[in-house]
Amino acid sequence: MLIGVPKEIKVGEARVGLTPSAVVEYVAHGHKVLVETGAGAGIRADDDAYAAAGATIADAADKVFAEADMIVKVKEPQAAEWAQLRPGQILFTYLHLAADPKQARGLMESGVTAIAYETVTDSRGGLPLLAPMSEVAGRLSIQAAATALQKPNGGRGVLLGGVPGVQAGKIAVIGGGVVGTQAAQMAVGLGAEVTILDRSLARLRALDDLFHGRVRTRYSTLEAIREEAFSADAVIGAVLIPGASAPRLISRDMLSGMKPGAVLVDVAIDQGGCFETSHPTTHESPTFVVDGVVHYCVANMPGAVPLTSSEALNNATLPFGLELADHGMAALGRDPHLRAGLNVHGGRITHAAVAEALGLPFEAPDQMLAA
Ligand SMILES: NC(=O)C1=CN([C@@H]2O[C@H](COP(=O)(O)OP(=O)(O)OC[C@H]3O[C@@H](n4cnc5c(N)ncnc54)[C@H](O)[C@@H]3O)[C@@H](O)[C@H]2O)C=CC1
Ligand SMILES: CC(=O)C(=O)O
Ligand SMILES: [Mg+2]
Repeated sequence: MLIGVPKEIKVGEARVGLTPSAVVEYVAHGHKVLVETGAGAGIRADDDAYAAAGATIADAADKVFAEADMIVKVKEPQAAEWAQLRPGQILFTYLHLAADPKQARGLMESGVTAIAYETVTDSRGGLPLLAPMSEVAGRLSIQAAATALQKPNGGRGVLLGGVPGVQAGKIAVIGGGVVGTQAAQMAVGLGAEVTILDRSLARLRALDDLFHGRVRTRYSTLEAIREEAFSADAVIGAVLIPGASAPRLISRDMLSGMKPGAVLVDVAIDQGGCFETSHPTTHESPTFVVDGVVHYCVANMPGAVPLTSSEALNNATLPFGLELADHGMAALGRDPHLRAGLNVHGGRITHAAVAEALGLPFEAPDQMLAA
């Protein structure tokens, strides 16, 4: 199979779909890899490094899109990119369609077979291709909160760890999955006071064990969220209902009850955001203020640390990408976890939660693949 790797063009996105070491693996499996010139610039891998790994270098993205059987990317295609996708071609990347009806429409019209990293599953009920970037975003979320809390950045002027004799900052983490756990670990490491809220009692029990009493856990009711948000210096939004739009957990009305200069970091913004006042921002202009509360809502947070993120992402995507390259569409028939990643095929939405969030008809992937 010919695998295509275009340069990412989303604002502030410096990750790359395949690292040179991943290229070596595809080539060892007998595949050809076509990489757009400069695609690895963000991870300091130049064209020579990709050529040494066995790739051919294309001088422009349109050649990659025109020739490749499978496109491996990081972020959802931008408008100029989805116009170049075509029937019979596989797209393997993050999509987050629930929050992006235009993207869904573009992919449906292109006829491409789109497999979304974020809905591929594993046998333990996890999301193995979302997890590594959730680890990165969870850890970054506390760095973002610490920065936004500084006075020159519009924040309260609180140092998360405090100092001897002065109370530490208070962090509320809503959602105790991968993002929430990593956020809590960083916040604890800085010496902050941390509360994690989740709707899963099993998750709260696991977190209680993990942190040995160093974080408070709380069942996530509307009342509990309100109380924690009102006393926090920073709130991290880290909830997920896989494939679906994020639930709105902090309304605009509630902002006036928060501390002036408090910070909301909406990591769930890629699924539409879990605060009513959130809208996606970019690394170039990551924050905005509503009713005195600083909002950080970058939808591709791991793009800011592309060296760490590209390697972590490739570690997770490689086995699935090789399955697709080795077996083509048949890989989806062989592996139900990869099949769970199928979001769009033949112009139809093939993921139930995505279809429901978009208000579009759902076509079961088994039926589509059998057709
Ligand atoms: N902005 C960015 O750059 C990135 C965003 N993300 C996003 O972060 C979000 C979280 O991802 P993960 O931690 O991997 O998901 P996860 O599935 O590991 O954890 C989500 C947690 O939210 C909990 N939850 C669901 N509804 C809740 C509610 N009403 N109150 C409290 N908890 C609730 C679930 O029980 C679960 O424990 C996703 O939307 C993901 O796409 C992930 C990576 C990068
Ligand atoms: C998960 C995701 O959308 C990202 O890493 O950008
Ligand atoms: Mg997005």
